[in-house]
Amino acid sequence: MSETVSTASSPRTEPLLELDRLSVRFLLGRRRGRAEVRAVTDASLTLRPGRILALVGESGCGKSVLASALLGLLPANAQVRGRALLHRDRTVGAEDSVELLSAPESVLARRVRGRLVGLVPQSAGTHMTPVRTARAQLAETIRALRSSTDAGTSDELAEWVGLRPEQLDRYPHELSGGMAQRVAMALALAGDPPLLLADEPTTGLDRPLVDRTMDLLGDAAAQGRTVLLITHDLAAARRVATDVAVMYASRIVETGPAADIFDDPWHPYTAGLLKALPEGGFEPIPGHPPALTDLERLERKWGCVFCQRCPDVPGFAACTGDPEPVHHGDRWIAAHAPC
Ligand SMILES: Nc1ncnc2c1ncn2[C@@H]1O[C@H](COP(=O)(O)OP(=O)(O)OP(=O)(O)O)[C@@H](O)[C@H]1O
Ligand code: NI
Repeated sequence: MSETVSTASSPRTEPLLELDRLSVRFLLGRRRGRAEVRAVTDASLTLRPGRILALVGESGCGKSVLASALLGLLPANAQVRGRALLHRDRTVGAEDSVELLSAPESVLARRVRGRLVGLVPQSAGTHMTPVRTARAQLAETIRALRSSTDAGTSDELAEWVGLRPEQLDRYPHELSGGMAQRVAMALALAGDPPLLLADEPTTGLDRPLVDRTMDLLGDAAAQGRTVLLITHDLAAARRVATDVAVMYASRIVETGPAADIFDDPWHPYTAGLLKALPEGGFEPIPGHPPALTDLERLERKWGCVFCQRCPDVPGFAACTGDPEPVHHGDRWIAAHAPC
């Protein structure tokens, strides 16, 4: 193994992306006193080259909104706070960083999207123009991004993602789900970005294709890229993630090295998610997450808003909770009052 690869996968490599208390609210309606959706609350995360951070949590907890915030793709009714510092190239110096949340659209469009951050979307096929072949779309993307990249030609990228060159000559409707996913990966890599955001990249794929997509993300990380993998498929995350962040009702409740979190979850919500897996006994967490419009009131009332579901997690010892966040080595767990 080369020096570069072993350094790249070390947990101590300099961060590529640092999120500091990223919050997103959506304002509903026009009048004063209007309701707010708290979609992301105080999310702090560190992502490092060569590593894959899986952001996991139930549907609607705020994962995609967090990713959209990083790309400046939130709708007009969104209010964003916090910082998301992307260090483009540590060798150039600290000033060569972009604060993604305050960057103007011109910077996001010209320098960030595609060039610094590649997006692997949820439904690969629907992100392509139906009337042009995959090759035409890939070639166009490479042309648009090339001035600042050494990314390979369409054929080289196709080969890297495991497509035969002739498969690139198909129209999107002629691609299977797995092939479309590979084209999407090639498109995301066309600008040779150091950071890949993959938002539910395996939706609709069967397990072997899920595994292959995960392995591609693993290969991208082995090349030194940083990957943020958004998924509610914990089995997929387990396959490749080096780090995990667990999100519940807009907040990150636990982060740490993947092996530690899967072996010994600290937050009762993480434990509940693992119990819902086949190997955990297929016991879903009872109840539903709270409405995101009601979080402020519930947090005042309960402290940790998972509290209402917590004692019911079958087979899970009663939550001993810690009213303060706990930081231990690379692991972190949010405060959650005993319940
Ligand atoms: N423009 C908007 N206005 C109001 N609420 C919104 C808006 N966009 C998203 N939301 C809400 O933000 C919350 C978080 O949504 P998000 O798409 O991030 O969830 P998710 O964790 O990615 O779920 P899934 O796993 O289903 O993709 C949801 O409750 C959603 O309804
Ligand atoms: Ni989502």
